Amino acid sequence: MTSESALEARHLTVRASDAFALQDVDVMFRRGQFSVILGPNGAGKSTLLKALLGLAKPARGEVRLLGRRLVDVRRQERARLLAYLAQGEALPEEMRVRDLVSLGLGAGGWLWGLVPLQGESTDDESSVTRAMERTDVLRFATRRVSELSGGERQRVALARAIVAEPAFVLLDEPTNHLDLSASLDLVRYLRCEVAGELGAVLVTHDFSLASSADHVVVLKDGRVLASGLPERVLTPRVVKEAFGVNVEILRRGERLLVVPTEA
Ligand SMILES: Nc1ncnc2c1ncn2[C@@H]1O[C@H](COP(=O)(O)OP(=O)(O)OP(=O)(O)O)[C@@H](O)[C@H]1O
Repeated sequence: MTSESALEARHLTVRASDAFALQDVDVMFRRGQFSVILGPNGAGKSTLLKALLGLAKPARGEVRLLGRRLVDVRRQERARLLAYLAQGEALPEEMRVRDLVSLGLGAGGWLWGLVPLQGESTDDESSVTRAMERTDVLRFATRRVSELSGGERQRVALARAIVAEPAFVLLDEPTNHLDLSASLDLVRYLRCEVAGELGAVLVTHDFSLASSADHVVVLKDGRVLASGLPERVLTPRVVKEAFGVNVEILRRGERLLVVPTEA
């Protein structure tokens, strides 16, 4: 697969006040893959997502989207191609689920919520219904956001993110505050989307989630410490270097379990 179907950072350096949040980062995320970014607090994970969206300006290097320089992709097109679920994003409590999902068809991405649709076309209506079916929130269509559980809210946020069929969806710790079952549900729906053309890039602290990914990137102090298949990246050496913790890696079928060997 070439960079024509990828979202990539090349020699990306981003400043955060007087220090560097990212330094010389080279990563490539592909469509049809479930990618995970891991790393300790302050490693630069959220900054990398923001830079990939064009929300954090590079001091050096560049971001490329589907083979083009991100700076050459117009804002409206960027918003259509890249969807974003920000960390701890508040959803409008009084809005009904169907209306909220429809907003994803508007300006998209970071313009979400600002531009409600002026009357939906039949195509739009069926896209909204399809996105709600795919994330299993259709039965909540007429409920208000305030009447949903945390897991249901995240699935509604995912429906809004995928409704316009973006090339990539970038999610910043989407399973935070979700119980095990809700978290597995969210990942399951995301995986179904990835089986199509979507590329998912997810920031997480969850090793179990990382072990099920197609591609893992570990950041430390704003740099890429390791990148590749989970079995190559999730090693005692990398985990020790990134998190300063001694671990054992156990294999259970397809999955890797990262178990600390110290109290
Ligand atoms: N707006 C900002 N102004 C100054 N420094 C910032 C800003 N945003 C991020 N930083 C710094 O950049 C570094 C990377 O932050 P970032 O939020 O990307 O880390 P992270 O890996 O997502 O962390 P966490 O796991 O804690 O969410 C940190 O040292 C942080 O303090």
